[in-house]
Amino acid sequence: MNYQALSALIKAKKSYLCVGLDTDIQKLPSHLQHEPDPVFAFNKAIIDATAPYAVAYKPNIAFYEAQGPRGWESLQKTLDYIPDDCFTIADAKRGDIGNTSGLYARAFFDKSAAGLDFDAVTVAPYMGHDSVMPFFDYPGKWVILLALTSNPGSADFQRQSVDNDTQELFETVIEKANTWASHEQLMFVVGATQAEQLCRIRELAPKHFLLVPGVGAQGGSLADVSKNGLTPDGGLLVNASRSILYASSGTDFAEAAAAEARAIQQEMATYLV
Ligand SMILES: O=C(O)c1cc(=O)[nH]c(=O)n1[C@@H]1O[C@H](COP(=O)(O)O)[C@@H](O)[C@H]1O
Repeated sequence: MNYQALSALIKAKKSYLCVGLDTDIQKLPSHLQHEPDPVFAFNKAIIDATAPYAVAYKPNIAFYEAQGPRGWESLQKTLDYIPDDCFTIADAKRGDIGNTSGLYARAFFDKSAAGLDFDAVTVAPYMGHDSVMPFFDYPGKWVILLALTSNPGSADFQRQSVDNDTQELFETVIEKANTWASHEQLMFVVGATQAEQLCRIRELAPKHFLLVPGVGAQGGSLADVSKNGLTPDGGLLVNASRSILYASSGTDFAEAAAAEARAIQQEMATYLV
């Protein structure tokens, strides 16, 4: 899905909600445990329940990898089930020397290789340009580069002063990455817990989409993120995972997820006008 289509989707659905499919087999409602593929059964119900309110889905690959071959199969079925008009993100946080990154890109982008055909993959910038460039070799696909993450440890490196104390490392990451690709193939991750930095980030990346995780379970404010981050084209994908997936642990889990997603979408609609 390209920049214009994503922007149009956000306007049509009045939503920039990304549902994070961080499906933890140990947290599934007990009545699903007898299904042949409990993870897929859960994801299918969550997707059906939340699709009216979401523009994107982001399976976090760790939750699938940890299940071995069974997990990869659940991931494949989940990706195939996500409606075609939704943006899909493999949250894999990859990045390695060039030839290895090339294979990571192939794994998530080339359907004829591993069967997966995501729109985007999350990538760590730490190894520099040659670790990121191979992901841009797939026209129409996106890199979502970690810039300023939501976790407390983001202070350890990302907030360190660099360049004779003129800026912080996450700012250098954004500036440098902007020389590698345009806003039509590159997004940045900015945690919702970092909303006060969004004004500065918008100076460096005025048109880019930002993937913003950290509302819900991590306590970030949707109001603050929206105020500082929205652009005329939308420009935000705000992710919530646990607060939607595990809104109820009973047989009504899908209804509870729908209610949670709907509440977020309705708040988003008020910021989009
Ligand atoms: O890249 C990410 O998606 C990500 C970056 C970040 O800075 N913080 C962050 O929480 N995430 C991911 O976003 C999701 C957040 O989940 P919840 O806190 O349950 O909504 C998880 O899959 C995290 O791995």
